[in-house]
Amino acid sequence: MNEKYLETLNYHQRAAVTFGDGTARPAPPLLIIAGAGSGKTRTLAHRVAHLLALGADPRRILLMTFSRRAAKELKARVENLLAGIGSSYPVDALDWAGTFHSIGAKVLQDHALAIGLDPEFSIHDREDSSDLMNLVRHKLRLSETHTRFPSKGTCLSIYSRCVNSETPLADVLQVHFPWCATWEDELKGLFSGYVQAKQSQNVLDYDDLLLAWAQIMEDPDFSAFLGSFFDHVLIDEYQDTNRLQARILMSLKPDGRGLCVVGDDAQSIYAFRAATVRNILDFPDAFAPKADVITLDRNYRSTATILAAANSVIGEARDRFTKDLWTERNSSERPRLVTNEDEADQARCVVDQILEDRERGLRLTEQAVLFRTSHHSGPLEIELTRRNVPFVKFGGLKFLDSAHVKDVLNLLRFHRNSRDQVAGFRVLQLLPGIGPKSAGKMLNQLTESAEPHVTLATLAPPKAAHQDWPGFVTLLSSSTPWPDQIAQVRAWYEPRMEQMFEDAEMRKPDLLQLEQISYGFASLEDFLTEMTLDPPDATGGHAGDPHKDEDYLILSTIHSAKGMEWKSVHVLNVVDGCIPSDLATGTTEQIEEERRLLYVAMTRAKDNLSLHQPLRFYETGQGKLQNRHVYAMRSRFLPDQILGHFDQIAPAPRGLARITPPTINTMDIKARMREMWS
Ligand SMILES: Nc1ncnc2c1ncn2[C@@H]1O[C@H](COP(=O)(O)OP(=O)(O)OP(=O)(O)O)[C@@H](O)[C@H]1O
Repeated sequence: MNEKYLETLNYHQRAAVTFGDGTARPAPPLLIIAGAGSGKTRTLAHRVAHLLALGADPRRILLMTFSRRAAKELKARVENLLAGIGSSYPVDALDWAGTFHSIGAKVLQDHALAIGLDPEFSIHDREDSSDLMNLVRHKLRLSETHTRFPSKGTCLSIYSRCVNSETPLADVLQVHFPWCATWEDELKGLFSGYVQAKQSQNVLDYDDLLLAWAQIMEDPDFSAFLGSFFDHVLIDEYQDTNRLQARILMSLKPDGRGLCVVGDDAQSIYAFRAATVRNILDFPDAFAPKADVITLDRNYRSTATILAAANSVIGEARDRFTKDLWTERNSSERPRLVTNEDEADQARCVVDQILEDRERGLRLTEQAVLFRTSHHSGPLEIELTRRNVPFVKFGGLKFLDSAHVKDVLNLLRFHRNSRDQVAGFRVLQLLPGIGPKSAGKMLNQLTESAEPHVTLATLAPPKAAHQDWPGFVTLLSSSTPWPDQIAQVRAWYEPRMEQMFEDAEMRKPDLLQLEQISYGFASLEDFLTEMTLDPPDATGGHAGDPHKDEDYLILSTIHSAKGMEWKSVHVLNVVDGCIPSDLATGTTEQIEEERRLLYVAMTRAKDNLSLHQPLRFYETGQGKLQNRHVYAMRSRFLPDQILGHFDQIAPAPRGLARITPPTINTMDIKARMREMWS
């Protein structure tokens, strides 16, 4: 066999890729601990390619990644590797590659009838789920209680955490939401109402995709059937899976044969979504004999100085597998720790440096600015816009969050499942004269009907909607085949959009883009599932359309920067209150996760890394007089003893120049004050 593709791997990577008995037969369980930049993606892609080269059946490989982007990238890499050895393996047949949630949706869709689900079920994203939670909350009159009942978002977070961490409500409240603990009984009632509402509307939420999957896996016949369907199960980013996901995996491959998980405990950053680093730490002991562990600790990405600084930050963490990373990429340039006066000064300083680097030949796409929370980039976005620097932001408002795109998707969803009250509530109100009250009434009639599509045509809308109603009913009962449906919905929606939004013209290209995206999907069902589970998440900045200008800067939350790398990286607001976020300093676990976040940010950099520390933040209060400056401390993750790894830079304080006092002749102020009264 031509194994040329193995030549580019180092010793440990090769051991991970070829682990097994040299055939395509399922190998014993394997954990690959892959430090940042150690070639995790490369190793995983090579392992899949290697298995295929040995004769594994691609349709019997289950490959689960953290994002759709990662699954696509892996498939492309496998294809390249195989092409490199002149193989014509049908990579397309790797159709069980996707996120945990999308694979869950597929399993549930394939077996819906057998498990008592209507196969036409809709999938709700987080926003839809919190809307439905809110509807139930109102129905149960919990919003009317004297003391403030938790908001819809908090209720959903509590619910989600109970489900994903498989923890009783009382414990979740005590540990994570102590301020809601007095509402335990009401929350129980709310969650029970929420589950009933989902079931009567034929809706599954994001968490249900895992929960229902885990529940059917409890049937020994089903889990044996599904387990035998796959010879190889490979999981990427295992450090960010939750207990439910681990349970699914263990019931899929109880003896671990064919199971290979890859991850880095030092990069576990999703505990706030109930991911648990214990999954990866406990993996070897879950099997008898224990799973093999192969560690990749050679970093190919960053210079030695960047790595030394990152190692020093993570060095303080407790409980971890990964040894310190090492590299052969030497550099005399240390990472920079830049002190700025305030956020505006930080923004100016970052843009100055970025433009200077561009002059030196570093394209904007090779540079990134990372931050803990989406709103931290506000002042920077203003500065970039002012200075005409194009940028794309990841992790902020998603394309699909914009009202017009949501309207179109909900029209499609309601067309598919007219029991879906959240979709119905939104689209009915697109018609003149239909407000929340009449929409609610009409939806109740639909939910109670055995044939909602037929009932829809018989409903009596308010008078103002009479003219538009027949067209609406025709649209929703149309049997136009996919993907022409989306063009039909757009044609119906656009005239309404023109009435609703002043900037309708600017919004039209988004709908066209959505239509274009839809052409890549075989069915409406597949399209809606993917758009809900893994929506495209870049928004163009105001500073020009980055698609027209090929070179643009990347702005990203640290979470969304997972798995990425750039030559130069700036990290904003490395101060206490931002990293660690002041919302996450309750428990040691939370603080540890924040430390790992900073580590993830730092290890994205190949050649240059700058951490920025503004001294002051401007806080806006409720009244004018409450606006004030607060002073920030350097992040606790950069204690004095590790500062030696950084070049500390305090740039010329421009702001101060404005307030530097003029030289004045010596004056005896005290004497003059006394003189006033003498
Ligand atoms: N054996 C190798 N030889 C040369 N370069 C390598 C090798 N393995 C990995 N690299 C390079 O190292 C960089 C990091 O690789 P990759 O993106 O696969 O890392 P990763 O482990 O997934 O990173 P992270 O977990 O930090 O996101 C890439 O630029 C990749 O090309």
